[in-house]
Amino acid sequence: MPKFAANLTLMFNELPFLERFKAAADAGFSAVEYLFPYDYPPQLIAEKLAAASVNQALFNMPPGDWAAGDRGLASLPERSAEFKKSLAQAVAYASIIGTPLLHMMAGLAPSDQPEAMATYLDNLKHAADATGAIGIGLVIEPINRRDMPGYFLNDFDRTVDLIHNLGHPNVRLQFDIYHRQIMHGDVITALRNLAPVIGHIQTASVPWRHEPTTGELNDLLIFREIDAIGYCGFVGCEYRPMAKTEDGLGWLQLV
Ligand SMILES: O=C(O)[C@@H](O)C(=O)CO
Ligand SMILES: [Mg+2]
Repeated sequence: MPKFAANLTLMFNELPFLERFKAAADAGFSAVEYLFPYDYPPQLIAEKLAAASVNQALFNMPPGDWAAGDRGLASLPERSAEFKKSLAQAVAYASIIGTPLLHMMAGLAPSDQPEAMATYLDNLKHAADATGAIGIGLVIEPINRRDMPGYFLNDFDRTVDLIHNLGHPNVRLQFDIYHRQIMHGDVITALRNLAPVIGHIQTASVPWRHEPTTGELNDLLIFREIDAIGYCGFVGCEYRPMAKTEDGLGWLQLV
């Protein structure tokens, strides 16, 4: 059975963010992830993790101005200086919170634009060096165009080619089953083929992004496959509960 991490950005929304750590632990999760910790002092988050005795699985680098529509900065040539500051902030938070992985969001830019690609590769290498220097892995995630129109990384094969071409030992793939199914399908074969490059996995039902086992995929078979490929990391539960979070956790008993 895979080890599951509660995604505290989407789950336990009945509670204020800082109370979600204990709620996840009480519900049986041994780890948590979330998009962004930057509204809170990192020491406070480290305290919440310790008090709840849960592991930190992953969080994202700052994405720019999310409310204004930013979805990362890494592919935006005119925002390189801001990207470097965001990397420094992520590294500072990661050093205090303690996380095995950071996710670097790419931003909204045409994926076939040479300038955007050159900027992205430069920033990716820079971020991989900086996170590697403190023992933290860097992951990048293809995201489907329906949820995030215009996102730079919008194709699994291209993302994997990019990781191979970069050849940096600290950059791996964030395989979000929900995005994979919407973009390409063929989830189990992709898990098998991409196992050597996968750094993190996330799950949600398709197409509604609710609890696993409530959508079009055979999630239980997929979880068995995750074990079969020898994946040892956490599987982030990046889903929007259909109702109260605890009331929807029955799927965990089926795994
Ligand atoms: O799948 C997603 O949307 C997330 O994993 C993320 O990091 C960006 O929203
Ligand atoms: Mg995801």
